[in-house]
Amino acid sequence: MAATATFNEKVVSVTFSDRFKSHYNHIWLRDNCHCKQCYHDVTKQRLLDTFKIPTDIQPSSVEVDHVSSFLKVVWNNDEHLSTFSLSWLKANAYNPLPPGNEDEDDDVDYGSYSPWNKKGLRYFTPEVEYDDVISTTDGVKDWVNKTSAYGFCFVQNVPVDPIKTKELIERITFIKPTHYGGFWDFTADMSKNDTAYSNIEIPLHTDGTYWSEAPGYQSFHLLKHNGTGGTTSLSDGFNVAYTLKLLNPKYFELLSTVPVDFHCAGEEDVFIQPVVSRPIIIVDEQNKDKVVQIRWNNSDRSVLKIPKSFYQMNSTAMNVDFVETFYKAISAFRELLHDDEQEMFYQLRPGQLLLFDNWRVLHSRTSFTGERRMCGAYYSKDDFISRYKTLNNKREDLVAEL
Ligand SMILES: C[N+](C)(C)CCCC[C@H](N)C(=O)O
Ligand SMILES: O=C(O)CCC(=O)C(=O)O
Repeated sequence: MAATATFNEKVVSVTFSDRFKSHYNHIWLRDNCHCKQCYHDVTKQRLLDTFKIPTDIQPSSVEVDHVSSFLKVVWNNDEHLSTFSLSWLKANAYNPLPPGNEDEDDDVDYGSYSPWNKKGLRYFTPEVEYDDVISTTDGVKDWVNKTSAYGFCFVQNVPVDPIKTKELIERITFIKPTHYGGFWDFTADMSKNDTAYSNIEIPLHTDGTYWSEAPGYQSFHLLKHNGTGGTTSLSDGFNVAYTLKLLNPKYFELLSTVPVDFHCAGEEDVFIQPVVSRPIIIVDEQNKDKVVQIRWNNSDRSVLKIPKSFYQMNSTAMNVDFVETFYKAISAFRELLHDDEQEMFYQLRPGQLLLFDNWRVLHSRTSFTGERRMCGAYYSKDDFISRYKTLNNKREDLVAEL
């Protein structure tokens, strides 16, 4: 069956060759005109002034060109011609959504998530070789894809040199600067008044819980250690959150809805708290079954206040209950993170860089003796995902559906 199009006062209705039929509001179609006059072909930005479109705009004609597979619409106010490819129309159909796309979830596609616990990683370590990454784009792609899937990946046989390490990190994308610096190179000298710059134990945590947007990724390269301890552990926070949801849905609900503050205030001229408080387990607003970020650092957690939307003005007992349940919930979460079946221990060595997803995988370090020097950097989430997408797709396919 060939595609057809009709229109009424409100919508253009397109029936595709597979009989799928969708309706498009006139103003929506006019606003999304991708002709050279309305849309910058190179920058992929809108040139059209949306607010000059008459709100009651209508087509004077619609027609499907079967040779080019385009819908042609001529508008009644100025005879402007808009053309839309049928594949673009189908990909962007919203009323109804195309078959198989009803949950709208495939939009944020940056790699298949492979949950892990200790069993899953018993015979397998996500890793790549320095030489491959430094000299080939396929090597970078392999590194990015493994990091996306497992939430962490080692690079083996890295020169034990901070300059070469920075170069390696920058193979993926830009370094995200913070008050710790861009590329950091640190020892236990308390230069930043944070426990990371001491030799005491740091339990499983994500970094930057106190920023409005925590760093998406973090890398570590141990340059030197002449002493004992300083063991790293990793735990898949997404796997733990989903496990908590199964074992205790009430705690999951609490941790994914109660906003919790964290702070960074060790230095003279630093005082950071997020603009908007957010929960410890952040779920996708459109799909509450999907965990998108873990914010957890018990050392940096601020004083608990009952958020307004949870506070019971007329019930002291309910407020008592709230605090009691909150402490039980974080305790259950912490227990699962450190569970024997879940937490993986690694003794980092010079020559080995660890990159991990700081929104998903929590890290820890045991206390240590001796001199220990570590370098590394942060990336923002969006820069990494952009690199993932451009490495794994053809640019023309990515921009085709914009
Ligand atoms: C990684 N680097 C050493 C630069 C900073 C570490 C900061 C750790 C901190 N308590 C936090 O959660 O942010
Ligand atoms: O020193 C380490 O091994 C890690 C320190 C740490 O947890 C951090 O910098 O966030």
